[in-house]
Amino acid sequence: MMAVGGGGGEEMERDFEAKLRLQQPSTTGDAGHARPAVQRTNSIVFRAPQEQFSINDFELGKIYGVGSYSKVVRAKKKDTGNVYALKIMDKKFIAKENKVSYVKLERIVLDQLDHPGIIRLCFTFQDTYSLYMALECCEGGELFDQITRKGHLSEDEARFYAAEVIDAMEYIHGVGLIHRDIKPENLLLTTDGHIKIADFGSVKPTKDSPITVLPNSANEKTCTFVGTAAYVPPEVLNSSPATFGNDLWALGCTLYQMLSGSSPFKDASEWLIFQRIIARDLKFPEYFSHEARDLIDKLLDTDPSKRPGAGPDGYASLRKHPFFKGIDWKNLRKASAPKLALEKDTSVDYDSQDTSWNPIHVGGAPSHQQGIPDGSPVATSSFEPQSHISRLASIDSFDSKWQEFLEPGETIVMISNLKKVQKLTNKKVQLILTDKPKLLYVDPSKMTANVNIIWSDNAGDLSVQVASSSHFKICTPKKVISFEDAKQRAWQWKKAIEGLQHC
Ligand SMILES: Nc1ncnc2c1ncn2[C@@H]1O[C@H](COP(=O)(O)OP(=O)(O)OP(=O)(O)O)[C@@H](O)[C@H]1O
Repeated sequence: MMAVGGGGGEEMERDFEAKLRLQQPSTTGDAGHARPAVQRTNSIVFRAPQEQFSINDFELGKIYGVGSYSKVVRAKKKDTGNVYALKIMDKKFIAKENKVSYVKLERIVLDQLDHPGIIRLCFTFQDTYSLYMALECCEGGELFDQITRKGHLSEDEARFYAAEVIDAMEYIHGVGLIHRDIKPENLLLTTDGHIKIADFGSVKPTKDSPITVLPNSANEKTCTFVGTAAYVPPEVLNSSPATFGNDLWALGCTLYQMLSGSSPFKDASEWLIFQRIIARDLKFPEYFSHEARDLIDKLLDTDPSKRPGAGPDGYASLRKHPFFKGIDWKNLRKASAPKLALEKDTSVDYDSQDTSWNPIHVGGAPSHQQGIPDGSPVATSSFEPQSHISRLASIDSFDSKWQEFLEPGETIVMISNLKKVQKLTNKKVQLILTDKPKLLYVDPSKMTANVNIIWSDNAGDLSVQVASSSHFKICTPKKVISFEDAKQRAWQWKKAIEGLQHC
């Protein structure tokens, strides 16, 4: 494995310190204001402070999830006992992958948002290698997982979640921000089942936004396609400038997915998905109510200005849509939320024989890389195993559940809950790649049942074939094992495995 640290990390640290310098509020004028000045500026007073903490100040727990350039881990501050979702980003990796502007933008924007439906940033800190963002925890996981576990949601459940998303989106749009990546994976659930919107790395401030951004950070991505293929509106595919309507389209796709279990425009590749979006190839399952169909149909209007929420009467037209009859908009957060479905502890997934109706998500494949056929979203996804993984991997050792499969000093490079696709049944497995390197999968319901895939540095003896962003095969001379990754990280798996072969 590559040595860690080096010049890139220090440069990154200097860059962050210079550009996101914490300034003492002056004793006059605006000093008492919690909010920074409204202009684009380098001088920012953060609400969530830059602390001098070290990772050793925290007891690390389970991994909540892995993003394309970060890992989010449960972390308990040893002195206070407070628990956070710690987003850990490797400086060298984000510099190399040109993600610096996304990280800065997310940090600075999250800092200024204050709404119960939006993940709160509590504080940040850094060390030589990593940047850390302490976020409030969402122990209920992603809405995506609720949809997957339940198959699809009832109209009452979907109505509740959609109302909470709309409430938070109205706030986001009210401060002149376009989120640009609304989807079930970015809607997190609290322990008591309420929604919080996460992932502000793709956000776009409009000209009149009172939100402070760093010079250029809002402009850097004006010509970049950001978002996730399945939720991208047709006007974005036609290179129109971003508008609030983009998020309303994504909301329509998300509501459709809540009710059906699958996004409305799905196909085997991004290119085919885009064709369906442009053709507005939209079909509703029969069991959708008239009100649900009507709302989704309107949100998926090809004219962004006609989508409810985008017109002159703003969000009022969304709130008064008949689908939301009975919703008490003023007391959403006080209402009791739908019961969360917990992860099933069964390894065989009998209810997913028809994989063609499984949700299509695009969110984890690498972008602009070596002629990848169904490419990726965007700005969100690429994966580079070496320094990034070797640094972050050690964190996994704290996820003690998988510790028994590791030797002393061995760390996990990548880990995902996947379906092993078999002829008759699909089986849930945990695929684990370590820095040894070692590749194995474990039946999570029988922790003793693990299978080692024979490692080889030779691509002729161990290779990964990606069929789509959710399907890949690991090929060895003796067997070919097919996997399905609902979170579309097939390309990340290929890169991670090949990265270790080339080490
Ligand atoms: N505050 C939080 N509480 C609990 N889990 C979280 C929290 N924030 C993120 N997660 C989980 O961690 C995963 C990784 O989050 P992260 O923000 O690093 O990347 P992402 O937005 O999912 O992916 P990408 O960067 O590729 O768009 C998320 O998918 C989510 O499941």
